Amino acid sequence: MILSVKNIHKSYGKEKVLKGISFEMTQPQILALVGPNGSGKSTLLNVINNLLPANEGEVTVLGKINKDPNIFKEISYMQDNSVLYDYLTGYDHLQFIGDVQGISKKEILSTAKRVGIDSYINKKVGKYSLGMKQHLLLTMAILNNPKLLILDEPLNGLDPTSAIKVRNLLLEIYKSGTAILLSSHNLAEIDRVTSQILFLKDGNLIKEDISKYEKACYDLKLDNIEKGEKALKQQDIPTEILDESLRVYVEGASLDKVFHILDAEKIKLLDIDKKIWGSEERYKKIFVGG
Ligand SMILES: Nc1ncnc2c1ncn2[C@@H]1O[C@H](COP(=O)(O)OP(=O)(O)OP(=O)(O)O)[C@@H](O)[C@H]1O
Repeated sequence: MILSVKNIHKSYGKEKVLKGISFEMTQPQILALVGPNGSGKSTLLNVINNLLPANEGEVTVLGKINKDPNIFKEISYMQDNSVLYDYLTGYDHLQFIGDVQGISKKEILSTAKRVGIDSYINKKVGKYSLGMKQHLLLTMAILNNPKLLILDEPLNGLDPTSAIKVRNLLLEIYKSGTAILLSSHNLAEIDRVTSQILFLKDGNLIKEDISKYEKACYDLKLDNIEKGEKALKQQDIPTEILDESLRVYVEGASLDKVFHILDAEKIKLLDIDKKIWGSEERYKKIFVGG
């Protein structure tokens, strides 16, 4: 068992933010924590890392309770960039962790190179862009080669080039055997790294394997939506009536069949839009009710 979170409750004063959160990571995987602003993602990650006390519940990491300082040899937590010091260089930050954890200069430099921050490692952090800070934080987090890497918004503020770099790095870290728990608002990026999602809503978790929704579907604009829906239903093709179109769930190969049915019923196809039913669609269903 890599991570076990059992029945975590956390309140700030009268505000109940987490109302009995439980989940497990039994093997290396990438697990995404998703929820609107203020839903309690950072609170949950802080509780897991023992930076905040829970009111109730228990967290164990690799079989040890999270209050045991030894777990920090095995796990790493990347918080937001408020933990960085403007007047220190990137290398100073890494060296501090290296000194605490017994990591050599050679290892520090090789990790910095792996993340691609080696060219600016000796500049003061006050001169870093947001993307450079995110890369430094990630380097700090993976320095100890953790078995569990926890990341709060690792893709925050990254331009597409940096986001691709960080995404590839996360996939590489995961493939080398590290379990990753990350929070993110960037649903398109999440879809690229995992289908395992924990949606945090009203203090509770909704666990989803969204790969079952990741089928392509098509939104068809028809001159007669109701007639189209009836005709496709009769042929066992799943559909859903939206505001101005008919959503059709088919594998690419059977789209021809849809055209054929519509044609036979003399229903005009005015427009077609391909959709990927991924985490954004699930998010809308769960949080917006759309
Ligand atoms: N130290 C604190 N004292 C009081 N309330 C707090 C504290 N930290 C967070 N909260 C409240 O708890 C709730 C959850 O906050 P949290 O930062 O965990 O959410 P989040 O999902 O990480 O948000 P975001 O996506 O905006 O980062 C919010 O209503 C916030 O105002």
